[in-house]
Amino acid sequence: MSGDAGGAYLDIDGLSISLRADREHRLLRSVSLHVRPGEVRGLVGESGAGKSMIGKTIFGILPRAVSVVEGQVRLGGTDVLALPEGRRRKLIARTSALIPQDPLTALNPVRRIDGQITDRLTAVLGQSRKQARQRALTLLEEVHINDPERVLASYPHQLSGGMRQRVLIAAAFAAEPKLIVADEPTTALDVTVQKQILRLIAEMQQRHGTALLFVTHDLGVVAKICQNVTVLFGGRVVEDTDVRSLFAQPAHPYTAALIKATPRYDRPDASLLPVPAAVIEATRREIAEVDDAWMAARGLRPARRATP
Ligand SMILES: Nc1ncnc2c1ncn2[C@@H]1O[C@H](COP(=O)(O)OP(=O)(O)OP(=O)(O)O)[C@@H](O)[C@H]1O
Repeated sequence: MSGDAGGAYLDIDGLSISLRADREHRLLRSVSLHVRPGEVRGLVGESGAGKSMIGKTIFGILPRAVSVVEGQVRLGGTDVLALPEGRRRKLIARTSALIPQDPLTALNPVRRIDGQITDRLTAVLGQSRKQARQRALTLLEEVHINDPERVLASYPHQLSGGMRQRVLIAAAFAAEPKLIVADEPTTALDVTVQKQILRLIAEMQQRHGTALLFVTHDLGVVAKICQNVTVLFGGRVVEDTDVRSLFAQPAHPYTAALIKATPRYDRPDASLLPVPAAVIEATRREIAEVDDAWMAARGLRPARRATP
C-alpha cells in the first residue's frame, strides 16, 4: 500500500461510519485516502462497497440513518468534520464541487441553466450577475458547447443527457474548486457520449490543476484517466496504489480477480472471469478479523460474524 499523504489537498484518515442504530456495523472501516492537487485518483469498488458514502461524508450529506464514528476528513488541512455546520458548508462551497451521476436529477427542472451556473459564482466568488454570466459563457465554451447563449437560456429537459453532463462539469469547475469528486459521472450516458465526457473531465482537470476523486465501479475507466487508485471492498480499503502497479502486480487477490472481470477496450474479445466466490469469502473473512481487532481495541464485545 502506498497512501502517501504528503501535499494532499484531500486527506481522509481512519474514517469509519456506521448505522446509528448499530454503531458496531461499520459501512466504512477505517478508510484512509489522499488526493493531491493535480492528481486523479480512482475510487473503485462494486455496488455497495461504500464509494458514495465517502463522497457524502466529504460533502456533509450523509443519510440520516448513518453517522461518523471516527476519523478525519481534511480539506487543505482543515478537518471538515470538526467544523460547525455553517463554517463547514462555506468551506466546502469555496473549495469543493461534485459532478454527480445523474445529470437530470442534479439540475433543477424549473430553472434555466443560466442561474444554475451563475448562482455559484455570485454566492461563492461574490461576482456580479453580469460577471457571472460572462464567466458562465466562457465555461460553456470550455466544455465544448457551441451555442452557449442558447444553452444558458434553456431548461434542463431541453438538453440531451450529454449536454446536461457538460453543463454540470462547467458548473463544477465554475468557482475554481481545489477538489472535485466525480461520482460515476458517465454511468447514465450511452457509450459514445461516455467516452466524450470522460475525455472532457480529464481535459478540464488538467487545465485547472484540480485534485479529482473519480468514483467508479469500472477499472477500464480507471486505466484511462487515473494516476492512482483506491480499491474498496465492504467499506474497507483493500488496495491503494498507482494505476500501472495495479494492473501489473495487483497486491490483493480481490483486486486481481476484479481486473480479470473487467472488459478491456484494447482486447474486446478477451474472455472475462467473474470474481470467484472463494476470493469474496476470503476477503470477507479478512474484514471480519479486522472488525474483531477494531472492537477488541475499543473494549467492545467479540464480533458476530456479519458479512461486510
Ligand atoms: N440511506 C442509507 N441508509 C443506510 N444505509 C445505507 C444507505 N445508503 C447506502 N447504505 C449502505 O451503505 C453501504 C455503502 O453504500 P454506497 O452507496 O456508499 O455504496 P457504493 O459503493 O457507492 O455502491 P453503488 O456503486 O451501488 O452506488 C451499503 O451497504 C448500503 O447498503
